[in-house]
Amino acid sequence: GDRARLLCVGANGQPRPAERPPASSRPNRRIVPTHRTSHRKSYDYASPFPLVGRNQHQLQRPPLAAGPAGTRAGMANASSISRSLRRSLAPDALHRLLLQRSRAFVTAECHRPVVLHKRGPDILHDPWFNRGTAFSMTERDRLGLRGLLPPSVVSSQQQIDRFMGDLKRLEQNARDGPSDTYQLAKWRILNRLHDRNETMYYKVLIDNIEEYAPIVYTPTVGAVCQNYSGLFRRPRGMYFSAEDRGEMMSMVYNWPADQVDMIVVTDGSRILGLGDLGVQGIGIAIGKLDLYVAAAGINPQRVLPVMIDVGTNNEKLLKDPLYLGLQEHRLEGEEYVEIIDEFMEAVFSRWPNVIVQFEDFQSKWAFRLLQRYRKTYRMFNDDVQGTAGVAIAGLLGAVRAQGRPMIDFPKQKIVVAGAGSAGIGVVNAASRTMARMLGNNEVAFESARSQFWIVDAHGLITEERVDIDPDARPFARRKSELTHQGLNEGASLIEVVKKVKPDVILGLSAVGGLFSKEVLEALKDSSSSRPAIFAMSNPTKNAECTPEEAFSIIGEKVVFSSGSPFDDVDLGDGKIGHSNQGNNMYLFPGIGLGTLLSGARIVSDGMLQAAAERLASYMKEEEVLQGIIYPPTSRIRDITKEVAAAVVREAVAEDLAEGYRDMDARELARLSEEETVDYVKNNMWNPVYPTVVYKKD
Ligand SMILES: NC(=O)c1ccc[n+]([C@@H]2O[C@H](COP(=O)([O-])OP(=O)(O)OC[C@H]3O[C@@H](n4cnc5c(N)ncnc54)[C@H](O)[C@@H]3O)[C@@H](O)[C@H]2O)c1
Ligand SMILES: O=C(O)C[C@H](O)C(=O)O
Ligand SMILES: [Mg+2]
Repeated sequence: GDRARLLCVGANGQPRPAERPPASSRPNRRIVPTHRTSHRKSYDYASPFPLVGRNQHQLQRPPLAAGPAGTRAGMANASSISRSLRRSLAPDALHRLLLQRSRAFVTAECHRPVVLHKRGPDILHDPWFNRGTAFSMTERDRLGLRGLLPPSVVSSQQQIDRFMGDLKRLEQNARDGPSDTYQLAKWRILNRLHDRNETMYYKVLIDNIEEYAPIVYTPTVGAVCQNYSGLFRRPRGMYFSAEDRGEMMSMVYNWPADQVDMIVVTDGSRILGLGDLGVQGIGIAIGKLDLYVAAAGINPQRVLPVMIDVGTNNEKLLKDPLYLGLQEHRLEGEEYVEIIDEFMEAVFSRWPNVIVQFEDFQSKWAFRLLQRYRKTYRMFNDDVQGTAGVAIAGLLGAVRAQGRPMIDFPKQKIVVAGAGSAGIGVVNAASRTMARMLGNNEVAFESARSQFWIVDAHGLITEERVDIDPDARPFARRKSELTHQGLNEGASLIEVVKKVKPDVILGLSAVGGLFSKEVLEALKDSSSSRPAIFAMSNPTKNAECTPEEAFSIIGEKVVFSSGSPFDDVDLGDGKIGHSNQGNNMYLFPGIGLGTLLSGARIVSDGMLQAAAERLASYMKEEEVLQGIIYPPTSRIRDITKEVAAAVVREAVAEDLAEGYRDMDARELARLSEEETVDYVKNNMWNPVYPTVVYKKD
């Protein structure tokens, strides 16, 4: 009972979390006193009275067993010490005996298991039995919880420390700046709604996407990941860790849904521009899937955020006692690849039609894993491929904003700051687009390549770079070009902008403020009538520059876009400097939905290209001429529908479509463009309460 529970003290003097909450906190619980001693009241949970309330069918005590003191039957006798024994004992001895027996009762009471007729997530969502991260590994295995919690097992005291730390952080945030406080506070409120009522959560999100995308997605999701161990209340998604090697094939069955359409997986190694956040990176997978539901209408019961925890190289997290992930350095090499292989085999064996989006893996793995899986699994890498498509659409928009036709794109000079998964992904895809426009032959490729200058942490990348990253090599500036341009290996960004006079500077460097006053001043000499700036790094503080800086230094002609949202800039005289959001959120939901609804076995380059082209053509001439090159977030559901339809049609054209539900490949091929859009629209989930009925088993 409640007394018994409070008296359960573990060896370390900490209260041991009991199997059951205090009886007094259970609604409508009928309690039957069974024993009365002078100093203790105990209750029989095995009473014949039915439990009332929602746990009625799920809670059952094991039957009483006959046995010695310490077992249930032994305890029942504990207070019934025979009259003769009572008489034969001195009062002190009798007192000691009674104490000893009742202690045995309490201990047994604490150890006595509660039989639950539920497993896995149902336990985690039951506040009476949930222990969260304090479930031991054996309990996790016994109760089907493996993978449903972050890998670290913590004590109940650590749970309290974490909660208190988080509570205090709120006070700290209030001191440090109000905007921060509000964004995390809003996230908490929305997150609690997400835990209570998914339909309502998504209705709020869809109806107010412009207001809340910045909370569930970038930039706030970055702060959420940074503070995840403190914000953690309930797990969401699945956690596969290095400790789960050999178990993943069975672990996937701990997930309650028989059908999963979309998985977003991260290993937490490069979360936005915030670096290695280890297990805390699960927040980004959750945020991306929120957009899958809100923008693409993927059924929220069929999404699965996944964290693969192979350790972290973040020294702060390695030392943090409240960190919820594995506190060891990241696995590397073959060991790492084997874990990802095992994960892919496991999820595709349970859900053969699932689509896996790789998110925020550090560049070296982003490229390698993409090459490894893209021809065999339905997967894509959002940072490499989604970002590339969004950038191409924006770059084409920037050409149109100059009043020139898209076909002039191959003439644009583009300086890219950042040679990671995103930067190289963009240069690869954008140069291919140029090459296609130029005839798709070797000369075209060479000409396209020469339109790009890549600057990374060591400056301009040239053929002379020692230990050059193989992914960047094709775009290293040639020696002959350097002398001609007056540039050297490692030249600074300012120097490059001054000498090249580019039409576009595009930042995917994760360095906030990299497009400094000097860089922007240099861009004033751009050979373009409307130079374009893409400050694409996330979250907000990592943006290479702000729209205020861009418009105030370069003037109203500049075309500006950023990865995280900024407000438009008032230029005076009724003029507005448009701040576009150039974020892969305009493509990944449509790529995923189009792949799902076409039943394409892989995500081909052509499908990605079709998605990018649809986004580019979505913007109307008059919008583009005003410098509006991406749609507002409020139109994200509409643009996603269009992108998905373009992906379906391309999958059909490439003969990759195998159909979805009743719509087989042949039927898909028969759909007109308009009908394809309708087909997509009709398959998007809407946040409406379903009719629910009860049927006895
Ligand atoms: N807007 C979007 O849709 C979008 C999509 C993907 C990634 N991103 C952002 O792009 C950023 C980079 O992502 P990534 O995966 O490529 O990361 P990454 O860490 O792999 O790459 C960062 C690159 O920036 C370079 N860099 C560092 N300092 C520099 C400097 N001073 N000057 C020039 N280059 C410098 C590094 O050398 C490296 O090549 C992140 O902030 C991420 O949030 C944005
Ligand atoms: O997550 C985003 O907002 C975009 C992109 O995937 C990133 O990694 O920054
Ligand atoms: Mg990303």
